[in-house]
Amino acid sequence: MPTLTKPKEHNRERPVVFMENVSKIYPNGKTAVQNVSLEIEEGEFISFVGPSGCGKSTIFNMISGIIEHSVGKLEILGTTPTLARQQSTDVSFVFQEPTLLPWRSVLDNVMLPLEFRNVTKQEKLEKAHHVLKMVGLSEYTKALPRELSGGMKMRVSIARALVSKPKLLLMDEPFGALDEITRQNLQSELLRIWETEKMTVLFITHNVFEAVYLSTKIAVMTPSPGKVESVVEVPLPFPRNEDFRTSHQFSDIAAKVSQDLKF
Ligand SMILES: Nc1ncnc2c1ncn2[C@@H]1O[C@H](COP(=O)(O)OP(=O)(O)OP(=O)(O)O)[C@@H](O)[C@H]1O
Repeated sequence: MPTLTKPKEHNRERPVVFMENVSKIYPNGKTAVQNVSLEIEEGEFISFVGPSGCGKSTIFNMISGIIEHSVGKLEILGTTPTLARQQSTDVSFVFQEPTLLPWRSVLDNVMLPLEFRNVTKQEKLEKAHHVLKMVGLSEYTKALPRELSGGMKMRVSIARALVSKPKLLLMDEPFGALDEITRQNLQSELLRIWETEKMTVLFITHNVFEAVYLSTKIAVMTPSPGKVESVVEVPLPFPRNEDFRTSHQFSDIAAKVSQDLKF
């Protein structure tokens, strides 16, 4: 049974994500995910790689409390996914589509998650400006989404997810719609932010190279029914520069992941 547990000395009391023999059977009888057991520790960057339909989004939706798991035990930050979602801003999302409100400025889009929180206007502004600086968009606070490129919209979406300082960030193919150069730039920026913010990131991608570049570990998923086939470690230090993408270690790990995907 693959787990994502770090070596003993890094173990904390509670993993950020704890899944024990979790399955999801949809009301139509479809078993989308079967017997997944994962322990994800604080500060990990875990990618989920697998073909269409292997249950990646189902796992994310269970973790975020959007849908309930059918069987097994699932805890997020020591509580149920539903409570984690309802009672805190500890879990944030980024999707493939930036889903910005077109009539709101960049700044107002980023402040959205703070809208119904007990935060003063001044604090909201400070937090939003802070995260917009992190993603390199300080100059664009007043712009409307239609005035931005695809990469810039994704940066806004990332800033919006970061503004509540989440402990767990779920990213569902965030760079899938971007061109290769923008994608690589955003990957590097995401790693820089992950290193400074020290949050846990779960990242869905179809791209093996993206997974190797970004991750501490890769959960390789296979379909029918969806399960975690293996967990491939990427035991290489951060920061990872561009040379890493052309190194032998990089291609060896990518080859291992590709092999496991064919199971
Ligand atoms: N609401 C639902 N009811 C019934 N079956 C569903 C439902 N949602 C997803 N499925 C099925 O569950 C399986 C896993 O779907 P899921 O969307 O989790 O896969 P995925 O790996 O995220 O796919 P993709 O990479 O295409 O987004 C698929 O066979 C899908 O058809």
